Amino acid sequence: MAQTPVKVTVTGAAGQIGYALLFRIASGQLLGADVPVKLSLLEIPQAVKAAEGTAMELDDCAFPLLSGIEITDDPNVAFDGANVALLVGAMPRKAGMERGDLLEANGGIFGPQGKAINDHAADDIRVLVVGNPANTNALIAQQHAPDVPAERFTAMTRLDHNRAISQLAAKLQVPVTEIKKMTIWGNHSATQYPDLFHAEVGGKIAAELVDDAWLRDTFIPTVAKRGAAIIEARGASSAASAANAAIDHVFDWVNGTEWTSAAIPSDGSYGVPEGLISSFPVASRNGRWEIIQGLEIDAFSRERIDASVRELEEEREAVRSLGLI
Ligand SMILES: NC(=O)C1=CN([C@@H]2O[C@H](COP(=O)(O)OP(=O)(O)OC[C@H]3O[C@@H](n4cnc5c(N)ncnc54)[C@H](O)[C@@H]3O)[C@@H](O)[C@H]2O)C=CC1
Ligand SMILES: O=C([O-])CC(=O)C(=O)O
Repeated sequence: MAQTPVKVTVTGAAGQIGYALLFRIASGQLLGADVPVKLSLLEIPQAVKAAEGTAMELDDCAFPLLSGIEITDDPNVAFDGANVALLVGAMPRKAGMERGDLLEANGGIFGPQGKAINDHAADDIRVLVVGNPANTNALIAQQHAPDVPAERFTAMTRLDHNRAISQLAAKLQVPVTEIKKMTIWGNHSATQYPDLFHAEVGGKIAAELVDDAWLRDTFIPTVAKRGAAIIEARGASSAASAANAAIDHVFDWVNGTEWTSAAIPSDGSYGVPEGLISSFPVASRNGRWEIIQGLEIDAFSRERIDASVRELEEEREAVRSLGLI
């Protein structure tokens, strides 16, 4: 273990996603089986003790790659020298609530954390925001970190991406590995647009293998409302699947991929206003996300992408008027 450990900061470490995430990070699944990690757990004061309990369990695993654990309620300490920041800590949506309701409650968390990242994180910091409303929370954090390249702030739509693959594979009765080029566009919310017009199954366009009614009336709403369905069934929001998607997102960002979905700051591609943190089809090359260019967008897709992007613009306006950015 000659390599310097990578510092990974996890906020909301004592929460349910934190509990599903930390052990996988410590076991090497976030960055690779040969990369030592140092964990920094950020919690609110009331939850520090619970985070200490989780740290005791991490110790008890004797993970060969885990070089240390720090626990704090101070973002300036937690992000000091951080190479990867997973911003999970937020208030989870309760039954009946939409993400817009959470903007104000969560906005106050992500400004100070963005500033602490700006002031203390390592030069190669990569930020993934999981806490909802993830896209706009990422925007708030990014706006408070003017010295960090904007592209380092991302939000998670990988869970939606994985859900879309799973739903399509089940419909067509093919293994998930047969499904390529899945894309989620827009916001991590019920307006998101899972796109089957570019997805491929065994080399064929997915939209041509399913009937229009299923695509429109079953597939899109099932993927877009899956979070709410899990809350309804489990009485709590997705945790292990969310942690899994966070692992997938960061692993691919660092190690490369030819096609996945991630919410990254728009450069104006596909008519998405510059600066909005919106989900796109992306590749990761040399440690950087790149929006996959040149896809034809038909009228059906255009309408849905525009609707989700409009919601992101409204969220941006809302946090502007609340003085959060
Ligand atoms: N983007 C996505 O696909 C998904 C996002 N989520 C979101 O992830 C977030 C976390 O979910 P859970 O772990 O289930 O919630 P949870 O309530 O179990 O845990 C949240 C933790 O964050 C902590 N926390 C609150 N404010 C904090 C702050 N300022 N600094 C540090 N820690 C803080 C709380 O003390 C708590 O331990 C929620 O916003 C949820 O909606 C959940 C599933 C999927
Ligand atoms: O809906 C929620 O609050 C949790 C979430 O983001 C998801 O499961 O996609």
